[in-house]
Amino acid sequence: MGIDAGFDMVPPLSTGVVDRRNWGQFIDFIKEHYKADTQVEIKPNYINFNAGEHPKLPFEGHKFLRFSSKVSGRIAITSGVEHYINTIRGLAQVHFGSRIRYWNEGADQYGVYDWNKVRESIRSYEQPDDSEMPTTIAQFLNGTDPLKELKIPLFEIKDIPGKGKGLVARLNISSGTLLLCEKPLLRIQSKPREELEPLLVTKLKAMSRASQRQFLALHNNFPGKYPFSGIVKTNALPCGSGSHVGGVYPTVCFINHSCIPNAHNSWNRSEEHETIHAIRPIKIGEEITISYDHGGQSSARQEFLKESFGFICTCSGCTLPPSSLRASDNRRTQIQILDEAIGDPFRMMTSPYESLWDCYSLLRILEQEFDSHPGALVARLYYDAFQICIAHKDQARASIFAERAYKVRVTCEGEDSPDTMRMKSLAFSPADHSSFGVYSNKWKTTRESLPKGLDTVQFNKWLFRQES
Ligand SMILES: C[S@@+](CC[C@H](N)C(=O)[O-])C[C@H]1O[C@@H](n2cnc3c(N)ncnc32)[C@H](O)[C@@H]1O
Repeated sequence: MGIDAGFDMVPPLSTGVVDRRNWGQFIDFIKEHYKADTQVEIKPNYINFNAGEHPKLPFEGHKFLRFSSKVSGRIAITSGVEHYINTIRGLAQVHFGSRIRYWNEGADQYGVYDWNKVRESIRSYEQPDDSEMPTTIAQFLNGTDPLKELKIPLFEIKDIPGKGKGLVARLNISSGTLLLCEKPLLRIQSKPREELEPLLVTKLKAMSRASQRQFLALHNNFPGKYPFSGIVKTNALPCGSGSHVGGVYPTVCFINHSCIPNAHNSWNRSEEHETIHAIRPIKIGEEITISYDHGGQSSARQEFLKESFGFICTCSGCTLPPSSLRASDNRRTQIQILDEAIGDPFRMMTSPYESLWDCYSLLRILEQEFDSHPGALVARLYYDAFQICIAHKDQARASIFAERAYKVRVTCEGEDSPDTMRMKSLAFSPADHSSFGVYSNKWKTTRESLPKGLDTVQFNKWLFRQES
């Protein structure tokens, strides 16, 4: 008879955009992880593990119910199937959390699904579904299929009370959707306005008529002696975090600011374009917003926006009732304090447990402040946690943190962003980071030393070293 063990996906994934994308990322991760393993075969429609009873992972995630095999008996033991099950289960938990249910008949644990249903699902791996073109608008509105196949514009430019024009969603949009990707009309180094103006005149003369018209159609909060630099000051977005070069765009520059944005703007330095991705689900009719500021309490944000862009912010975060605004300001202060503490290299070296604990606290506060969708701030936080771990040679946790940073970056910036790609490569090879072991060996682990049999809460406790 033998003993079976494995894990189930409960509930099964849907055919919706988000589940498909998550499963696609998971499959890419597995392919990369096992690319040098001769027991792992990539078939046209699934990955086959030539161990035990040859468990499989399909490319269509909604078909997947179970990954399992007999783990007793000579073949199972010599082929190392249990090791595959444990490793893949750990990686699946990172992607799908508590949806992954581990079971082992040796410990009197059993899978959720009936074996007949499981066998039927595995048979269906061979037959890819027909491409599912939705037949009703309702399906699009529910976000069940890739919107880009339809070529329906995701937004329109409309008047927004009190803010001039802005972008408004024409459909329900899921988190991670690329809303816009644009090359700048012009790029220019930040300078005093009197120096900027003649440079802009030269640049404008060199532009096509159509581009000139697009530039001149943009809003100007600083009219007067230097009209062109007024347009730049109102609209330019830095080409990369902290850059002194700003880009001006024909459509991106119609996106208004919010201190609790639903989209993220990112300069892709390889492609030299700006991308805008939804960082939370956006409802039909909702305004699409990005953040122009660097955070901080509401008064500091207002001052920065007035000084840098010439407006008083009326976003939902700044117009909260007084008691909610005070609570938000307190969280923002905490965010700044924790951010500074985490970035302190001496503390990272001498008190890494405390630094990692601060990462965990910051994660919780960011989730509260940004309604569970803190966007790229969390990618930075995971990268900080990565650096703490790798500086003390903990490759197992560093790899998980890099993978989490990678997943957030995919949502905020897309797969082709250089920062996303760097996180992906660090997830596979954390020891390639220049800080590997620079502080100590005291947390030394290998990338494979992941704990077994933990649920999501226990896994996070292990990850942030909060077990004791
Ligand atoms: C880059 S433009 C955005 C598009 C602009 N609304 C338009 O009509 O062209 C920035 C300007 O939009 C307005 N704006 C953007 N976000 C705002 C906000 N949160 N509150 C008030 N006004 C805002 C301000 O006038 C700001 O200077």
